[in-house]
Amino acid sequence: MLSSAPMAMRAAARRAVRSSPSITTAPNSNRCVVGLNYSRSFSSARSARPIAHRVVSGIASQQQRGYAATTNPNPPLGKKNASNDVPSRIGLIGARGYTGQALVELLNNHPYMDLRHVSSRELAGQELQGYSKRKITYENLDAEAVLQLDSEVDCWIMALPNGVCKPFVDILNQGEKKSLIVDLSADYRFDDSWTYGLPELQKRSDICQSSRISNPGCYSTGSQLGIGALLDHIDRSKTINVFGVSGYSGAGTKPSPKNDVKLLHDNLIAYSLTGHIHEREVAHSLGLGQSEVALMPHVASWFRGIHLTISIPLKEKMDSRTIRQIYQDRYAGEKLVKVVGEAPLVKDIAGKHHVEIGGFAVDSTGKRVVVAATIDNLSKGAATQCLQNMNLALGYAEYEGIPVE
Ligand SMILES: NC(=O)C1=CN([C@@H]2O[C@H](COP(=O)(O)OP(=O)(O)OC[C@H]3O[C@@H](n4cnc5c(N)ncnc54)[C@H](OP(=O)(O)O)[C@@H]3O)[C@@H](O)[C@H]2O)C=CC1
Ligand SMILES: CC(=O)N[C@@H](CCC(=O)OP(=O)(O)O)C(=O)O
Repeated sequence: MLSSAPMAMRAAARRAVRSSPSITTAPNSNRCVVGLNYSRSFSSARSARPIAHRVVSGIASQQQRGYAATTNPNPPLGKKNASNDVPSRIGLIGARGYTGQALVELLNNHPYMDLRHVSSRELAGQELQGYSKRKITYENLDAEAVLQLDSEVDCWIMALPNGVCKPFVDILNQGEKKSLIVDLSADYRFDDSWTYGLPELQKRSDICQSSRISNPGCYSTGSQLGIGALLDHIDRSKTINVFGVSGYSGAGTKPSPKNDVKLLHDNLIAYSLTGHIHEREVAHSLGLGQSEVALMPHVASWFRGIHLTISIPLKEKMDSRTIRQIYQDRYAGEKLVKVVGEAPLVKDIAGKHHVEIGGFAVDSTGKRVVVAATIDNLSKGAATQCLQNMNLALGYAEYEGIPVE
């Protein structure tokens, strides 16, 4: 059983970390230590800044240094930045689904996450399996019920299909309390009053100070990490092509052709070949124009893991070695991004928590590079990234509870 902190201590800790009354006025609180000082500023301008601007500014210093960047401009926040040692009470809405299940497993192994409520309409009344810290029974929680429970919860995770969580968010926004919300769906990824939680490419201090975090999509996380390191070298007049193949857990538990195991046997299904939401998300979040990124998604017969083959046009001639070095420098110290030589294999990434990037094949003109990236859609593509964001926003060490290799 998870031993919770005494009530008075818990209340004091929460008073110290939650201060802002309304989401519209920028949800900054003092949950994590940024740099050497506790971040106590309340800056609506910072979290209202467009996502694209934040990404570009995070990478700009690399351009000033040219190819030979030696440090990551946006390094991870180490253990010394952790400011909270009080357990946080978690509510998980959409707990029956694939990402919900992946989160239960991670929360079970986290020293400070104290899962209190799990919601599923289908499993209501049944006991949650795979969580050993306390006995929890699935509940069917609607938005009203979530508001009633809000005083007992520090962080709500929304693991619901796209278009479903608005009533939950709206009602929590009306409440007095400012619990953290992390949403795994695509619903708030283009909303500038939310913080887009891709820690390796966004300002980590923004995530630390936010109480509304939209968790990036799976293809989108892999693609952005696969492209983001080269942003200064891209020929912006041409298109970046991303060929992606996902395991069928990416399509969720609701039966569809994309998770029909029979149909997928010895098969590959192309879908949303233009205009997938992650195509827009990658372009928007990297500060690129809509026509600069083309994502071609497919689904295959394996369960978890995505392979991405990314063709990037270059504005100057470059060689493979230099490009690989740029990736290594950009992601130096990142425990959830591994830069390798060969194109990584999707079968090696299933169940892992990082993204792997390799290949770096340059064509005969020297002005096009093909990069391959793999990501577990349920881990760094969803649940692991959610936990990474929760750690930052709740004041724990960024990788706490994440099995890093
Ligand atoms: N699967 C993946 O690889 C990834 C998914 N995501 C995103 O994460 C979110 C969850 O995905 P995933 O876990 O795969 O989805 P699933 O289909 O596996 O699970 C959806 C969950 O939401 C609940 N649910 C479904 N409809 C409703 C509704 N109308 N009202 C309340 N609860 C509902 C379901 O439980 P019940 O029906 O019992 O209530 C279930 O727990 C989605 O937005 C998805 O786009 C993001 C990255 C990767
Ligand atoms: C195989 C498959 O269907 N994959 C999903 C990706 C899931 C995801 O991350 O989508 P969100 O942006 O909605 O979170 C899809 O292409 O929609």
